[in-house]
Amino acid sequence: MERFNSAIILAGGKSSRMGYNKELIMIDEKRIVNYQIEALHGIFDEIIVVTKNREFYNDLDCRAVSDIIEDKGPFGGIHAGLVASRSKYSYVMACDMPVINTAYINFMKKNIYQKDVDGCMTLYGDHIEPFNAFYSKNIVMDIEEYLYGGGYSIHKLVKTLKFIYIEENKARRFSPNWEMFINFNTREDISIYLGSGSSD
Ligand SMILES: Nc1nc2c(ncn2[C@@H]2O[C@H](COP(=O)(O)OP(=O)(O)OP(=O)(O)O)[C@@H](O)[C@H]2O)c(=O)[nH]1
Repeated sequence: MERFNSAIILAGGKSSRMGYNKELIMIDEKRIVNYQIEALHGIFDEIIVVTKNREFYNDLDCRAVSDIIEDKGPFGGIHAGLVASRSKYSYVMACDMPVINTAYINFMKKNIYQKDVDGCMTLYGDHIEPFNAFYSKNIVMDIEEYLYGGGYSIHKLVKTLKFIYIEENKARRFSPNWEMFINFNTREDISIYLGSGSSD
């Protein structure tokens, strides 16, 4: 049976290390977030952007929403995105990630629907990759309790839930250079990426 599938783009951060709003980062004369919305439409039915600047998205094929619980970092954005989502599972990425690997996204999607879990993430050594990951709408209340209780770390809450973890070596088959997890925190990160010429 065909399922309705949603993707969430987190775009409501402070961008303090970048020094300007990351929603405005351009690659090849195009805003990354615009590219993400277009690319994700190939595999998702709705795209939700969680932002402080909803007006940026008026002319784009997406729904823009704002944080419900503010100043809680990315988990606050994930929470608002899951509340807005019309799907059981939502794909989550950050607006500062320039690479979308649709084969890997489809691989994760297939995994979660087979196992009925709280989400799916990739391991990088012992660490988890919280973006380019799936989260279940079922965990909205868990996130709320956690954030209102003073929690902040995605890693800490997820450890207590039922997530599937994909081993690094398996993920590298899709993205040998780990480009599907690249994110830009500083202007230097962007220069390094543009200068590297590497691709998966
Ligand atoms: N909606 C929402 N998104 C957030 C929030 N904080 C961070 N994000 C997003 O989450 C992703 C990862 O953010 P970080 O790099 O950890 O933080 P940042 O605020 O973008 O940047 P710094 O201020 O330099 O830490 C980015 O896409 C941010 O836009 C938030 O409070 N709400």
